[in-house]
Amino acid sequence: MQTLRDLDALREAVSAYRAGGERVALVPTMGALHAGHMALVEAARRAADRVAVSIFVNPRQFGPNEDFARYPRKEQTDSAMLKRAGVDLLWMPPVEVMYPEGYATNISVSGVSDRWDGAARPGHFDGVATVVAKLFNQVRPDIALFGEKDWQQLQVIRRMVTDLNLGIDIQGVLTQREDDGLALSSRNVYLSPEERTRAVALPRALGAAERAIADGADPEAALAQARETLTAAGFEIDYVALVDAATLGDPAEDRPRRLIAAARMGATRLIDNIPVDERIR
Ligand SMILES: Nc1ncnc2c1ncn2[C@@H]1O[C@H](COP(=O)(O)OP(=O)(O)OP(=O)(O)O)[C@@H](O)[C@H]1O
Ligand SMILES: CC(C)(CO)[C@@H](O)C(=O)[O-]
Ligand code: BAL
Repeated sequence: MQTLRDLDALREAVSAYRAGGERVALVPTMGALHAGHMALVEAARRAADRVAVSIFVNPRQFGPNEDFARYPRKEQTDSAMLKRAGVDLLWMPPVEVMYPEGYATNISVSGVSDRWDGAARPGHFDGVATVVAKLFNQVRPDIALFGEKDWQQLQVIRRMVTDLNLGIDIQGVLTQREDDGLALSSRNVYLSPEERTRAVALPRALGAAERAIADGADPEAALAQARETLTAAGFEIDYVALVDAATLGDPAEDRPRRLIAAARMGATRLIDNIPVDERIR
């Protein structure tokens, strides 16, 4: 595995793959890798000849009171995991390569970014869209893979790729979960053992609401029940909502829908989402 921190070296490595007619997949991450990230890497290996993974903790997507400074950084173990998984290239741009002095450009994807995490974390999706556009232009992959765990992020990126004609095939990968259902996340390490036990209420509340809605219950009643369950477990809720799966706007009867939630357990903000079964329609 080549570990690169310099843009010219990256371009040279990717050009060499292309000269051999190979297809390149990119898995963008912020590091502190877990089995969720490794599922993206496995899917990338199946989808392309060469796999590049980026690790960059992007300051532009964190708000002033968020956890940028304490976000887990695990360069050595991340690198060993990726090497074992057969990754070809690890791209770790220093912040001055990503945002050199004088950097002034922002990418903003309106509509799909506006609500939910976009409202709870102002500027977050501009930061994500900007850094992902830059990563795409740096690596120039054929395919890029993102987890469904960050559902709104995946839709923001799809919109950006379509709108800017980037011509990159965006693949979503199913959310990987712990045995009890909690979605894997780098931020789970912030949870105390007691908070970790209570956090299982998040996937359970979503699952129960999904079953109720799919069985014909009033969605508002199902969402209210989910909020009650989460509050009783000690969560402070940012949102629990039934949305249009692609636009993140209001759900429509004839389009795929998604249940999405974000809630704080102590100092840890967790997100999760599931598709709504269409069996009653
Ligand atoms: N449990 C998971 N299942 C599938 N994909 C995941 C999972 N967790 C993260 N990913 C995906 O991995 C990629 C990199 O995510 P990131 O490095 O932010 O990890 P994370 O665990 O989501 O961290 P965070 O705690 O910051 O949300 C994203 O595309 C994200 O959706
Ligand atoms: C896509 C991403 C790597 C951009 O910084 C980040 O938002 C993440 O890890 O999901
Ligand atoms: N997993 C998305 C990155 C973030 O929360 O900032």
